[in-house]
Amino acid sequence: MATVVSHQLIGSIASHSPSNSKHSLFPTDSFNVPIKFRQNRFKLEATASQTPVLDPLLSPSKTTTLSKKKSNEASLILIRHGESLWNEKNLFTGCVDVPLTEKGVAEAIQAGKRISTIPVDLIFTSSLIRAQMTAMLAMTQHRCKKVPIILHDESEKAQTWSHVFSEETRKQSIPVVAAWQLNERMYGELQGLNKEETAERYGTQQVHEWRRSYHIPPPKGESLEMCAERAVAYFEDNIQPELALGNNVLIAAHGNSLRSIIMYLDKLTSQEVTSLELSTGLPLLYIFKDRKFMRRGSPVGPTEAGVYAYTKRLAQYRQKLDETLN
Ligand SMILES: O=C(O)[C@@H](CO)OP(=O)(O)O
Repeated sequence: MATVVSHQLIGSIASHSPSNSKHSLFPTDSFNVPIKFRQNRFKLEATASQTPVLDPLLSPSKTTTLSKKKSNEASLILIRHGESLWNEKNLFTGCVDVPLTEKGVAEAIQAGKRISTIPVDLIFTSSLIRAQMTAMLAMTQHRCKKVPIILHDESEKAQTWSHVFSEETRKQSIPVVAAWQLNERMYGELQGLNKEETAERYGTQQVHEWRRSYHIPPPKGESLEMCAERAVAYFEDNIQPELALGNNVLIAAHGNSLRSIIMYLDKLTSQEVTSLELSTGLPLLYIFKDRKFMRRGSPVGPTEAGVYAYTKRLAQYRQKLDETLN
């Protein structure tokens, strides 16, 4: 499939101020876990008045809290999962939980190399394995060497049983929040069907409308608009507040859930989003600053600073990584 983005987007740095959020920001604990997600698990360890942000580069013994000085800038990385076994077979996948192919694994690792010097404090994935594999494989390449850990909040027992008892170990971890709202759009009665055969049966135009129009749903499935209702709402309620706190976020999700989020970030019209295509395993970087999202393209690699504009903060982070790890 085509590389990222439509002609309208190439070279442009779209930005906008998100509408006044009705949702209050929520603080994080020393694990950088949003209080919203950690619920009872960490309730004894942080209060709303403590909003420590850890310097990701300091060793555990030197780690300090920077609670008084919040950054007004954060990076946001979006990655569509690597190739799945049903991408390979050209089948409509939707919410069917299919793993990555070997090529998809390689794409995820390559994506990780490309973002290896961009700070990540918090990871969001869908609840589907292909997105989770992608996030985990990408993070194996990150130069911060922190360990991504999936938060389990499906029951109190799951929370209790996955508790980490070492403060220092927590500091060397990155919380991973899995949310069904970031899942691929539900493809209804197309799930499991071959895309080419479906086009032959129903006509190319009809299938194109099901796949790329904003308003038209596939039979018994979600339109992009319906997918956006839950994915963008989740982004506004749970992810944007983290960015506003200065936490750097990675989202590993899907072609259509990410198209709906990019539509929101770049303020695309329902017409413009029809030509937005995302390649598997390709990371996209945004900077959230002064309540605006600025598209910074796709990082090519840790050494290619000129390919996209590093902000001062990102450049400093990279420099510290160099100093710490070289
Ligand atoms: O099958 C799917 O779930 C999606 C993504 O692979 O397909 P499409 O390319 O039609 O959005």
